[in-house]
Formats: sequence, structure tokens, C-alpha cells
Amino acid sequence: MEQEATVWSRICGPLEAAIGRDAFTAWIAPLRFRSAENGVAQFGVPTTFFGNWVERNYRDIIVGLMTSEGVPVDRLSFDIIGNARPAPVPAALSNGYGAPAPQPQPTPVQRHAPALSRAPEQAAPPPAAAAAPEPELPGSPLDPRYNFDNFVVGKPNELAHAAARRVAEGGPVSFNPLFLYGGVGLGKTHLMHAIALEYQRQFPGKKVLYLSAEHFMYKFVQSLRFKDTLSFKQIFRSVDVLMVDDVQFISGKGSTQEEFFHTFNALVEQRKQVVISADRAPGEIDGLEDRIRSRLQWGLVVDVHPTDYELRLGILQSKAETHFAAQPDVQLASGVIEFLAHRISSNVRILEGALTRLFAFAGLVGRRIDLDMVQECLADTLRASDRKVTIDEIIRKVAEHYNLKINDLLSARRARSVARPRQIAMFLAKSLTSKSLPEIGRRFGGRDHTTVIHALRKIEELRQTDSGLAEDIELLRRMLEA
Ligand SMILES: Nc1ncnc2c1ncn2[C@@H]1O[C@H](COP(=O)(O)OP(=O)(O)OP(=O)(O)O)[C@@H](O)[C@H]1O
Repeated sequence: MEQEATVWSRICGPLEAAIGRDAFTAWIAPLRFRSAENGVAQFGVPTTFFGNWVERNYRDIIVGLMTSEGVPVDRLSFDIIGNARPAPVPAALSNGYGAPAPQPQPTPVQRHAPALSRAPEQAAPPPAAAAAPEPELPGSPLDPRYNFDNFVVGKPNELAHAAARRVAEGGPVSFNPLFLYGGVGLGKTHLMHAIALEYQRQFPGKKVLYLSAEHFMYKFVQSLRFKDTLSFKQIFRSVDVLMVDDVQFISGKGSTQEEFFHTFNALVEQRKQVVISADRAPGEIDGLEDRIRSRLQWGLVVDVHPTDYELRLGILQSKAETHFAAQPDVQLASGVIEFLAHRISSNVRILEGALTRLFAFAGLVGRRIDLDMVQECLADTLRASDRKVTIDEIIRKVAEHYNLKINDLLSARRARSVARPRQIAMFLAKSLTSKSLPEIGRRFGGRDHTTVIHALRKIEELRQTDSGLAEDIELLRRMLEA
């Protein structure tokens, strides 16, 4: 049984790589592995619907992976966990994929899949001799791998990490909310999960609720639909720590914003900790009401900066160790880690994915991971990374091309000879980088995002009628991407 549980734990990495993180978090992480006997892999699931979904969508891949790891199964079977708390992850299998634990302990964080309601006929029978059931917290699943031990700290994220640690320690609330923001795949969600897991470990009696802003909206809309807003409010206002991920999602969503605002205020008034994450600073989230924006700025706003080379190196080394634990036979040539850290700088998720692919490939073909394999296996990722262009480069190239000074492009001058190249540069910044409109505006001499929108429209229009300008843009684009 131990061996099967280890196998389940081991295949979760490739399974996540195969189906994507979101699907994994929603459908696989909540599964509680029970056994694999007589060709049947048995799992605990929150609802019948959940089991049916996993069966329909992921049976083949689960069966295939388990069988290839030496635990032959051809069927999945499910029992309902219902209100019973899922077993925690055993320390020995701390990959955290729901293998059974020797000593199940209650956990106040709910790990049901998001956006799924439990139909009445699917509700689990109450556990024998049940105490009064606690109200169900509508949280998103926590990934036990996203803990502080696995989080590599470097200059770009040290403040975010220190603030997250402080919140996780509990004690008097010193900054409320903690607002973490930064670009894609830089570790915000990882830190949020780490806070929740650590807080929950230290204060098992307290209620920590972690969920995405999308899930918050879903729950709110559901409560409106079922005319049950009172219990929605009660549940959300009864927690000790509320953590909402990707809060930019609720911008422009009128009544959800409103409800979020009230929930937020109620908790802060009770001196309960709130932790928020977003892809940009509160001041840059369009469509957010001013009062919410200013509330979000009350506490500590921390930028998770893009990684630098040292941090990427540290992260790759740490992730490689995890892979070696699962695949001790794989060999890694020197220079590979450094090469990846140097070449893939966009986000940690892509970096991680690259390493996972290399280990999977090496495991399949039985070869050492060297630079040849990197080129062979990661050609697409490396090409995509090569194309990364910065706004500074764009400004420099455009200024050079039109024989202007960089300061001219950033200045307030409105003469067409300056304004048009500036608009072209903004247009290129939008199409060649992933920067937001406010960020682009800021980089062009602190302009408002509406100026950027105007520039984009103007250039789009002119490209249709002015072939000289269209050619200029094409030429600049090619030079920048070269
Ligand atoms: N400093 C770090 N140490 C270890 N792993 C990291 C670090 N930063 C990011 N990661 C890993 O990178 C992946 C992406 O991180 P995460 O999901 O937390 O990003 P995010 O900032 O929330 O991005 P998004 O806004 O796209 O959701 C995760 O697997 C996470 O574990």
C-alpha cells in the first residue's frame, strides 16, 4: 500500500505537467488516494459529480501513468469524502498529492474544487456520531508543495517573502491588508498558499480561507441565485484570515466589488488579517472603485519583482533536487542549469516547466540531460524567450530610427515629428511586450493609460492608409525581434 501511495505521489508531477496547473489544482489535487488493488485505483472525492468528471476526463492518463510506474490498474473507483475532512499529506510523501496519512487531522481549510456546488442528492451522509458540523468554508484547494520551505528567496522577492512570513506567524496584525502584486508566474500564489498552510499548521483551531477572486464571485453569485446572501456574509465574515488571489478579476464587476468591499471592511474592523494578490498595484487596476482602491492601499503593498539570474539559478537548483528525488538515475550535465537561468527569464512557471520536460524526456529516452538535449527538447521555449523585448529597447530603437533623442520621446512635446514616433513606440510596446497600458504610459514620461489607448488606435488606423508608416513599423518590429 505504501508503495502504491508513493507511486501516486510520484505520478502527480507528470500528471500536472500533462493537464496543466489549473485543471490539476481543480480536479486532481482534491483527490484522496486510498489504494490500488486488483487493477482498481480507489480515491476519495468530494461529490459523485466530481468522481464522474475525473473518470470521464482523466481516467486514461491516470491509468496509463500508474501502470507505467509499475502499479497496473485499468479502472478508477471513487467514494465520497463528503463533509469528512480530507486526510493531510503524510510527511514522508510531502509532495502532497493526497496520499493517505497515518493520523488524519482536522483542517480548517477546505479543499473542495472551486466552482462546484454539491447537489443535495450528492451530499455525503453525516459521519457517525457527528458533532455539529462546522459551516463549510468555500475555499479553493491548497497545494501542499507551495510552502515556505520550497520557496526560494532572492533580492526580487525578499520583501514579499518577509511580509508573508510575518503574516503566517500570526500575532498582532501589523499591516492589513497585505497586498502582493507582480507579473505572471513570479510566485504570488505560491506565497499565498504558504501563508495559509503555515498559519493553519500553527493555529489549527483558526479558520483560514483562501480562494481566487473568481471563486469569490462565483460564490457570491450563487448566494444571490439561491437568495442566501446572509449565510454568504456570515461565512466570509467569520474567518480569521481571508486570502483572495488575483483580485484584479473583480474590477468592473459591480455588485461583487461591492460585496468584497464590505467583507473586507468587516474583517479589517475585527482586526482579522486579509491578504490579497493581483497582477498589478492597486492604483493600476482599472475599473476598481476608488474607495476599494484606497482601502487596498491601507496596508502593506509589496511588489514581487521579476526574477534576476541568481534567483532563477536558486529556483532551478531547488526544483532539480526535487526531480532527482523522484528520478535518481537521471544525470544532469554541468552548465545546463546556468544556461536555462540565463535564457529563460520571463517567468518561473516556464522555467519550472522547462526543467520538468527535460527530466521527463531524460527518463523516457534514458539519456543524460545536456545542452544538446536542451536545444532539442526546448526549442519552442527558447525561441519564445529569445523574442523578449523590453520597453527601453523599443524606445531606443524608435528614437534611433527617427533620429530623435530618447528624451524627446519621453517629453511632453506634441510636434508631430515627435508625437508620431512616440505613438509608434507605444504601439510596439503593446504588441511586443506583456506590459499593461498603465505601465506603458508610465514608461513614456508618466502618461495616462488613456493616452496609450489613443496612440494604439491612431497607429492602427494609420497603418491601413499610410504604407510608409506600416513599413517603418514592420522594419522596427523585425529589428527588435532579431
Ligand atoms: N521563489 C520561488 N521559489 C520556488 N518556486 C517558485 C518561486 N517563484 C515562483 N515559483 C514557482 O513558479 C510557479 C508559478 O508561481 P505562482 O503560481 O505562484 O505565480 P503567480 O505569481 O501567482 O502567477 P499568476 O499570476 O500567473 O498566477 C509555481 O510553480 C511556483 O511554485
